[in-house]
Amino acid sequence: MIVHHVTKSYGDQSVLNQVNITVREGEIYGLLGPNGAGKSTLIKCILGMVKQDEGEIIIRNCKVDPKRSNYLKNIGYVPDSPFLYNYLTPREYLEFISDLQGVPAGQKHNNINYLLEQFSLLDRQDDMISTFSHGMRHKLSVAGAIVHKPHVLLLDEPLSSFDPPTTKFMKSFLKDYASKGNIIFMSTHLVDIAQHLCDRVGILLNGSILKEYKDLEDLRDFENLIIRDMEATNADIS
Ligand SMILES: Nc1ncnc2c1ncn2[C@@H]1O[C@H](COP(=O)(O)OP(=O)(O)OP(=O)(O)O)[C@@H](O)[C@H]1O
Repeated sequence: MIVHHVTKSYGDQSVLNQVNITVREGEIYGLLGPNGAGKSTLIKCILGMVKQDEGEIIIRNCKVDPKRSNYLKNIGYVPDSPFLYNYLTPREYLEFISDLQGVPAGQKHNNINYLLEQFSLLDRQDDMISTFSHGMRHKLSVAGAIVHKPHVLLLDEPLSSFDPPTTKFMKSFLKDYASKGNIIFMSTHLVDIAQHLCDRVGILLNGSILKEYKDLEDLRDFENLIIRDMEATNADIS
């Protein structure tokens, strides 16, 4: 996946400024930045939900325009606040999403059983989603994002609502998903999550990738970078 010179402003507020990122197959890339850095905006640009002002995004030789439906087949997306249909059961929800994504009928049943089992939702398969906890809803949202086995999985602030055993499971599930040649691109503001899940981390600050880390031990620098940046910004204002 290539993010090339992506620039985005909302009105006169510049949010992304010439962002360049290349993520290889099999890689988990973390976008680490403080609140308001533009992480969700970049994910929405990759998804085509937000149109960048400049630059391009390419997944498997496909640009977000003009064939968005072809492009979207390659992508799964988990927003920070999952959108689910409360009046469906998790099985009905996954069936609905599978149909939307064009999963072949012959694969649908086994695929959904596998996901419900993997995500420990089999015993709740007949309950309404409205009765689910926040963490269970988030898990179902991840399952829904991968029913069509997308090449790129976009996760906006994953793991934030999971308890320790679910976090452990989810990390191992995502690592395994990437190891099959898929790309995982995730945003977080938590150094710990970035350190334990990602192969590479880019620091998004003031609209640009300030630094990329492969040796994730060095991520301890991140908090100092942010604090120095905020102090410099405050000094400029005063
Ligand atoms: N639709 C929009 N219209 C106007 N401004 C927006 C819109 N979406 C985001 N912004 C602004 O763009 C900036 C970046 O927001 P964004 O949600 O991308 O940041 P983020 O890094 O994901 O933040 P957080 O970690 O708090 O979720 C913020 O100042 C936000 O208010």
